[in-house]
Amino acid sequence: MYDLKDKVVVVTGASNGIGANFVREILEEGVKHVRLLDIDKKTGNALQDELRQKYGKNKVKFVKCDVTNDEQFFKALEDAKKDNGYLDLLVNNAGVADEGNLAKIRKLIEINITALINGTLKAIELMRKDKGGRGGTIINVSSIGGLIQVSPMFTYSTSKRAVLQFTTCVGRFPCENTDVRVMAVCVGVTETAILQKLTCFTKEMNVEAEKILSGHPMQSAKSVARGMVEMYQKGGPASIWLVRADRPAQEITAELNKADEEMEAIIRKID
Ligand SMILES: NC(=O)c1ccc[n+]([C@@H]2O[C@H](COP(=O)([O-])OP(=O)(O)OC[C@H]3O[C@@H](n4cnc5c(N)ncnc54)[C@H](O)[C@@H]3O)[C@@H](O)[C@H]2O)c1
Ligand SMILES: CCCCC/C=C\C=C\[C@H](O)C/C=C\C/C=C\CCCC(=O)O
Repeated sequence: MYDLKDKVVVVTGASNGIGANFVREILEEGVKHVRLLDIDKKTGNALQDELRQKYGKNKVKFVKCDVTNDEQFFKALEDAKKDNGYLDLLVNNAGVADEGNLAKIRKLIEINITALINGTLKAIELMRKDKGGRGGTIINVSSIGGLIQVSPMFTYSTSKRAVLQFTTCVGRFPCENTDVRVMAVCVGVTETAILQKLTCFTKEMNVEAEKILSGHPMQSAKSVARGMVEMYQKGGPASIWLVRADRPAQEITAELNKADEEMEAIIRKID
């Protein structure tokens, strides 16, 4: 069982929604320091000030950081380690669901996939035991939309499937020397601003997306944050977790591995 007490944590997309709720949960768990990265400076600073009142000045720091800017993102990770001696946990949570035109699709891919991969690789470098770190954990935020095919949100769904594939592949790579766990969480529909901001590629797709969404249970961001604490405590390398409908986190690694084996069997059969 892993313990969050005295850990140094970086959370991306921490100003709002699931990220902000996760920050609140882990402060209650006794982390040493949490660094909030986001492009939303106003809300991030307000959250920092509120949390400093409650937990003390050194516990929380907001840094304006666009995760698609490698220079900014890597510096923020390096600074978190430099200022606190080590880095224990990175949560790649920043994400968007806005795919209304080609430029937005490109941006979505940069935020949801490229930055998440780059951040993971940089954090492994800073955490790895065989290079002066003390091991650590990376939690990548995926979605139920990465498990199922959400046609009207084809880029979002693709991006969240990519998060799962990347996490499984990189997380399975032997980590004896690094002592870094990489895991992912598939989040069900959750009441946050992303739902208001989402746009699909066509109006028809928007209508279809609304229909799909309205037929599914909506959970609170606090439930997701709680579930992410549970997966931090219990998860193994490359483990995949599901948090939906306000239920406790449920590990689904075995089910996904079984689906993978079935896919391999199909390929062998065709050979
Ligand atoms: N809300 C849901 O239904 C739901 C379901 C499944 C997965 N998710 C995932 O959860 C994560 C958090 O989303 P949320 O629901 O809390 O939405 P949100 O919009 O409330 O929060 C997302 C945060 O990411 C930040 N962000 C966006 N682009 C950024 C960038 N380039 N650099 C740094 N920060 C950036 C935003 O400013 C915002 O604070 C996302 O990855 C999302 O895909 C959400
Ligand atoms: C179909 C449109 C979904 C729009 C969602 C917008 C933002 C983020 C959403 C989440 O990541 C969820 C993504 C897809 C939801 C699709 C099906 C919901 C199934 C939910 C459930 O069974 O719990």
